[in-house]
Amino acid sequence: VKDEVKNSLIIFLAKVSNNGVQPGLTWGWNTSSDPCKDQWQNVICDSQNDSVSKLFLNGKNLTGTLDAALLCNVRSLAASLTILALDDNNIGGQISAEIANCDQLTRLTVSSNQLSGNLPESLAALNNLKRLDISNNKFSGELPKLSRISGLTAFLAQDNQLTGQIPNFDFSNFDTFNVSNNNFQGQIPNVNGFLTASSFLGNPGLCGDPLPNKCSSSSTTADENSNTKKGISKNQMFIYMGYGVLALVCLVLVVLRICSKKKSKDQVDSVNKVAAVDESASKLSAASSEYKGGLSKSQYSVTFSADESAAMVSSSLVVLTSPVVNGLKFEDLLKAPAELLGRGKYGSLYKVIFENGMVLVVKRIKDWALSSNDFKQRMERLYQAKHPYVLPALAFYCSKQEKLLVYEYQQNGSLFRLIHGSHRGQAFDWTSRLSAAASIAEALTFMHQELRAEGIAHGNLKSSNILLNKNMEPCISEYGLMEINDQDNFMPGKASGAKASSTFKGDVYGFGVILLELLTGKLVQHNGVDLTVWVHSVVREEWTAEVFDRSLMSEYASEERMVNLLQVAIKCVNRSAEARPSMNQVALMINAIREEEERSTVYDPQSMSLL
Ligand SMILES: Nc1ncnc2c1ncn2[C@@H]1O[C@H](COP(=O)(O)OP(=O)(O)OP(=O)(O)O)[C@@H](O)[C@H]1O
Repeated sequence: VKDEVKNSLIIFLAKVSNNGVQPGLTWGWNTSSDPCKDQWQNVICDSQNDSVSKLFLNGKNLTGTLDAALLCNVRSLAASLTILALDDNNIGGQISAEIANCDQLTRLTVSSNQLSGNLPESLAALNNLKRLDISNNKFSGELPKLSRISGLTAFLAQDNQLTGQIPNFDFSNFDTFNVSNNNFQGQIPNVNGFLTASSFLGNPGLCGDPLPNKCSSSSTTADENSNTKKGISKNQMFIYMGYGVLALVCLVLVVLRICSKKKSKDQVDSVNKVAAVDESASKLSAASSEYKGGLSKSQYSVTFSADESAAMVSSSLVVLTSPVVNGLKFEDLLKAPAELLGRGKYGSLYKVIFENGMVLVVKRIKDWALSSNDFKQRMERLYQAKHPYVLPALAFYCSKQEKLLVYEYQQNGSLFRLIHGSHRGQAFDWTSRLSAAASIAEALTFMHQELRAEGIAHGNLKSSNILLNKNMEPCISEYGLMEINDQDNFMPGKASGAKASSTFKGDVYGFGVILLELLTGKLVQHNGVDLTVWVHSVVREEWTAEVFDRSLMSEYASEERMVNLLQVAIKCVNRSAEARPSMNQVALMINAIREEEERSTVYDPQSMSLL
C-alpha cells in the first residue's frame, strides 16, 4: 500500500477522532507498518491484500470532524474504497463535495452522528452506491438527485431535518427506504405499492399514497403554507403552477401525437410482424404432432398472408417485444433447429436456435381450455405488468389446438439447478440465498398487486421456474400460464369455493417451498409435501438447526436469521390457504430479516464477504 494512502488514513482518523484518544495507536495504524500486510484493525483489504477496500469505523467513540477529502482526494485510495462505515459515533461536520471522488463506494453509512449541512449534489455521482445511510444526523436542505443512482437498494435518511420534495425514485429497486421524521413536503411520487407509510411518517408537509392523508386541496394549501414559510412566495407558487399547466398541455399534445403514431404503427405491425398461419385443421394437427417430436425439420408449409384480417390475429404469432425478437415469424420457429428441454405435466419446452445466433425457448401448453380471445387478453395483460425479476413472454401463438409462448433463453439455468445441481449449492452462500428470496418475493408482490383484479397468479411456482438472468439475478418465468396450483388439490381442509381467492395463496405456498429448498438444500417431492412434512417434524422435535443446508452451517451465517426465514417459510406452507400471509406481508418479513443481516454484516469488520 502506497505511503500516500497510509498517511491519508492516519490523518483522516486523527481528524475524525479529534486527536483525542489516538485510536490509531491501539489499532496498529502507523506509517512504519502496512494496512494490509500488517492488518490494521478496522481496515479490510482486497483479496490480493494490496489495496484498502473497506473502512469500518462505526461505534468507535469518534468525536471529531468528517473530512471526506482526506480519503477521496487520494486517487489510489479512492479507486479501491468500496465501504466507508462511520455509524454510531459523535462525528460532526459535513459531507463535502469531494466524496464524489470515492466513486467505487458501494456503501456509505454515517448514521447516528452529528453531521449537518446540505448533502452535496455530487453525492448523486456515486453511481456504484447500493446502500446510503445518513439517518439520525442533522442534515438539512434538499436531497441531491439520488434517483440517478440506478443500483441504490437501500436509502435511509430518517431523523434529519431534510426539506424539499422526495425525488422521483424507482421504488421497485429498494429493499429499504426510509425518509421518516424530516421536513419533506408535497406529494409522494408513485411508490407502486413497494413501500408502506412507515417509510414516510413524521413529515407534516408530505401527502398522498402510501400515507393516509390524501393530497386534497386543503393539504395542497398546507403545502403552499409550508412552502411560503420556507421562503417561497405565493407569486412564485403561481408561476410554478403556470409552468405546471403548460407542461400538462405539452404532455397531452405529446401523448396525442404518440397515440396517433402508434395507431398507424400498429396497423403496419399487424401487417409486418404478425404472421398469419394457414388455419386448415389438417395442417394444425400436423404441426401439433410435429411439436411432439421437436420443432425442428418442419415439413409443414405455413403460408403468410400479409393482409389477413384482424380476426386472424388470434391464430397468429403475436410478437410482443419486436426489438428483441426482431420480426420473428411463426415460420421461423418451425424452421429453426430445436432441442427438447423438458416435458412437464402442463406441456413441453423447446430450446430453439436461430441462424443469427438468437436463442429462444418455446413453451407449448397442452389442453388449456381457454378461448383464443381470453388467452390473447391474458397474454397482453401479463405483458403490461412488467417487473425486472419477471421474464416476459416475447411472443405468443394461439389456435384452437395450440398455445405457444416464446421466451428468451436464460443460459445461467434455474434456481433449482443452483441449489441441487452438481455443486449442490456450495457456491450459493447465505446472503445470496436471502437476497434471491427477497427479490422473488418483491417480484411476486408486484405481480399479485398488478394482476389482482384479473385474478392471475403464477400458478406453478417452483424453483425450476425461477431462472437466473445474465446478472445472476432470479427471474420468475412462466408467470400466469396455469390457472390453479396443484398443491391446492390435496391440501386438506381446502374449501372448493375458495379456489379463486386461494389462487394467489397457491403462489405463497409455492414460494414457501422455494424458501424451504433454499434453507435446507433438499429436493422437493410431490409439490413440496414431503419437504414440508419433514421440516415440520424436525422443527417440532426442536432440532431446528438440523434442518439447514450443511453448506450454510459451515459459513459464518447467522442461525438466528436462518430460523427467522424458516418461520416465514412455515407460515407460507400453512395447510390452510386462508392462514397463509399475502406475498406483500411475506416480502416485508423477508426485508426485515435482510435489513437485520445487513446491519450485522456491516458491523462485522472481519467479514470478507460483504457485497
Ligand atoms: N427461458 C428459459 N431459459 C433457459 N432454461 C429454461 C427456460 N425456461 C425453462 N427453462 C428450464 O428448462 C427446463 C424445462 O422447463 P419446463 O418448464 O418444461 O419444466 P418444468 O418447470 O419442470 O415443467 P412445468 O413448467 O411444465 O411444470 C427446466 O429446467 C427449466 O428451468
